[in-house]
Amino acid sequence: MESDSDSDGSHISATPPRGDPKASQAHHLSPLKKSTINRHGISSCTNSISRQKPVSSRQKPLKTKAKTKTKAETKTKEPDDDPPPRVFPSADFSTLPGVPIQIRRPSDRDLGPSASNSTETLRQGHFANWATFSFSKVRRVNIETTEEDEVQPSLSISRPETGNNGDRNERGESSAEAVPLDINNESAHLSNSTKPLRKHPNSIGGNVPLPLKRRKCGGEGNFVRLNINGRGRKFTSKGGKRRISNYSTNRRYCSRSKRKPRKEGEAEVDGLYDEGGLVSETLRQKQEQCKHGRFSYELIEQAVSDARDEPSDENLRKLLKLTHGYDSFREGQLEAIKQVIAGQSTMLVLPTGAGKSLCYQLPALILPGLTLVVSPLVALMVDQLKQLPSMVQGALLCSSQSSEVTSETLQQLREGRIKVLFVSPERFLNAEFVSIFGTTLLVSLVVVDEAHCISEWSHNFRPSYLRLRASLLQAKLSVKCILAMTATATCKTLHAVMSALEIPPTSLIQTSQIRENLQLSITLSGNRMKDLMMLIKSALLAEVRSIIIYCKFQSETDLLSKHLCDNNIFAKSYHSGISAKERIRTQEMFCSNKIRVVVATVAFGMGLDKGDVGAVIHYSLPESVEEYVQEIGRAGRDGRLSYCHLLFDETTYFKLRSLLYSDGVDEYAVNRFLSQVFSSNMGSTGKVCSLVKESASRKFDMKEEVMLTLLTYLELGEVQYLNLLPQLNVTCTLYFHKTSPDLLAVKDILVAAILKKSETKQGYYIFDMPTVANSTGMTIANLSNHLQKLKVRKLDAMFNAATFASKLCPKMDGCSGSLHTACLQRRIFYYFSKDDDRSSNIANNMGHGSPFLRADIKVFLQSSSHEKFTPRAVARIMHGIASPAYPSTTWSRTHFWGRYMHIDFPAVMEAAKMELMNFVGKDVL
Ligand SMILES: Nc1ncnc2c1ncn2[C@@H]1O[C@H](COP(=O)(O)OP(=O)(O)OP(=O)(O)O)[C@@H](O)[C@H]1O
Repeated sequence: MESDSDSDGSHISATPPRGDPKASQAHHLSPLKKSTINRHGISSCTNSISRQKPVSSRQKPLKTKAKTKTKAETKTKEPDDDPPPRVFPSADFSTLPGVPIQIRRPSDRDLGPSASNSTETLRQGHFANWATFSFSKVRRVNIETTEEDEVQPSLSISRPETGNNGDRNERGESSAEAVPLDINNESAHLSNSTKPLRKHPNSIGGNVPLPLKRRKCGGEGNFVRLNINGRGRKFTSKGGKRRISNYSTNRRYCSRSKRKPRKEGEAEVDGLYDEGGLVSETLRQKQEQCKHGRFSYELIEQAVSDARDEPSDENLRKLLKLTHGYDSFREGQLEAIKQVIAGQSTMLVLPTGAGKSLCYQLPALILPGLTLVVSPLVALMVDQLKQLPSMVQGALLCSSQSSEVTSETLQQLREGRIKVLFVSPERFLNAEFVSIFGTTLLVSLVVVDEAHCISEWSHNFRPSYLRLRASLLQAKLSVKCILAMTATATCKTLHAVMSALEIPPTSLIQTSQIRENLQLSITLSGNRMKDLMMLIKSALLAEVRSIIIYCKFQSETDLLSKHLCDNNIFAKSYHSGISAKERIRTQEMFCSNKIRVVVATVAFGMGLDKGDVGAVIHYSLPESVEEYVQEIGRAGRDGRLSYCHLLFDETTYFKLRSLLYSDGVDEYAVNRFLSQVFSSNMGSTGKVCSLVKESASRKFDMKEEVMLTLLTYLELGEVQYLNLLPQLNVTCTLYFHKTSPDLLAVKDILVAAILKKSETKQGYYIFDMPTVANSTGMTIANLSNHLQKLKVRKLDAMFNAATFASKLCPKMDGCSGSLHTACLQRRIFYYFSKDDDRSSNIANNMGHGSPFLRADIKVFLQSSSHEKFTPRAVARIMHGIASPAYPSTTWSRTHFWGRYMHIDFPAVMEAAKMELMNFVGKDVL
């Protein structure tokens, strides 16, 4: 999704105008509520399911109309082998559902630790990077369905927190840049096949058969290959996802902090953004500032203490000068800061670039506890993190971080070493995260950035923002003070936000939406291309060095930029169809004035802090006034006179209207979706269930965001019907070598359950993780761990037996010296009588990490940049193991060959994966 605010602080400007100064003119909707239409997720929900009580079988079906703007993105991830299973990334999954949403029916209403932990652990573990939503049913609902309301029991929704930018491709689909959905085609097919609604009394309960066929297949073996979610096996950063590992700003009060040796995760940070250079450079500059003592920490500490004791204008101004170097506050800032320090929840509406961040940065220094900033996009978090003053220790948590980095950040958090933490709203689904606050950690302030996302009436509604209600925040974080910030909000939106966050009307601070240094002009154009060229070549813009041209369609941006280049105006296009690497490059070139014009869709501009953009030209009508205000706000952030010209024509207007109308969801589709969610096949209360997003999206002809919105309402409405769980990918494939699976099943209850619950296809066993977890009573995390362990269990058993004999044997029953007949016989007996677990706890000496591993892998990848690697291929080379594509004759020549044999193979794979992800845009298999 796009960011929405990026206007500016008109009010400042000691700088002379670029042109002639004279020229300067400058409710919470329950899932089942009565109807009203907005343009996002759910427009109206007229239906008959009571919010107060579960609906009885006699009640009418759900009726819901919905519209949406999808901002979705999927993540893919390669999995991993037993007697053992091995990751098998190349099965044919064409007929399988892809990434799932999970559903769980818990017995309690809260996020069950097991549920959340399980999914979180999985995400951070071997199968990291898979994205799913999960939820659990709390109560039963009866709604109507049709007989064809059957889908695979898994569906997943992309993570909205990363880079989906909301622009439109040639078909007019709003972004969903990384989601390989062909909704148009599929929906056409589906709508043809839909039958008239047939009423079933109590149909939720049992009309939806599982379509999974169980075919038995003779296993071949003693070796099992395992693949989780085969569809996503391609390990790539294509599609514009930015993967963030971790970075935190400098230690608080750097002069005092010891420079800790960089850990792997920290190295990753720089690596990641070094490609774009957007963040690391800033962080480095801050480190330099600290090193050279530009800040006087004693003075700052004194000023902080003074402001804490007496938050007067003077004390706050003094602190501002010391921490930020500014002489005065901008309009609205001081008032907002004072309110927040006083513990008063505040709604702050300032234009883009007006300095909203300062309104939590200063309080963060003064307030005793943590300042938690909730932000809709990772890219925004990155931007805000880099803007934190050096003396404020900040960090971010996002799902694309490795488990190592996440754990480290959580640890720092527990220890109170982080002052400002940036998270996505989805983070509140994570029980481990939430549990930190229940105990010792004090949260002084929650900042809801881009707060308009809470409202269905805003231009950027985000379902996960519904989680940000005062009551929930208070219950989970015990926080008293909330600061909601936005640049663009209508009255209706403001009302919705303030009531959700329980901010009293008296605590609204709002300034004008448009800065005075922006000169606005409009042309109704019969030939936009011609008019645009005239405008750019006009005297008015001749001197303007940096120009942004906004288009509605990706193809337009490519066409225009080419045309401009043909006319000797150096321009580049920017939209979500372009690789992330290329987009970062374009932004960099623009910021360093190497290109004059960026021709972009709405995807461009979020977090752009280029002060001297002299003109913003709209080549098409923006989809809302909010969008217009936000986009023109990217001009003249330096306070100088800047030009904003809108070219519009009726044809585009009509086309956009059609697209927006077509971007809705029918009540019938919502009804079918809910029927599926509440079908008995989705498991009973307390069980995790899953829905595969791609197939459900096609089946219900519904965009992922709409499905997520519905699920969120079902959780957060007045009646809680389910618990959403963190995202998880659940489809898993096993292949058995040598030993018959049935024989293995006798030894292992998990294998037995898998055989029962799998669909077999050409010898592969394909199953849904939650289904197997539910049937065995395991958590998904345990299931995942168990599957991984199966891979090396036999080897480990042999190692354990040998280690026990050589090191631990009490030398009884004839064992002495190196003679261990008796103890080995006993071990072998236990092993074959299935009780081999007793020796499984013997620690081996495999290392799990090395400070140089990531750096070496990085160097290796750079030195072999012409090759395509998988994490496993890199790990093999690091372990000195040849494979058909990487024979030892060639690859043993690299000095990295076998260098990390002592480090556990999965740990090397994980490190390789992280480094490969840094090759954004590179096609990594
Ligand atoms: N009092 C001030 N005096 C001078 N500059 C300031 C002041 N407050 C903030 N700024 C600067 O203004 C710029 C914009 O600030 P900031 O990014 O916080 O704006 P914002 O309102 O959050 O914008 P956006 O909506 O784009 O996120 C930053 O470079 C910041 O350092």
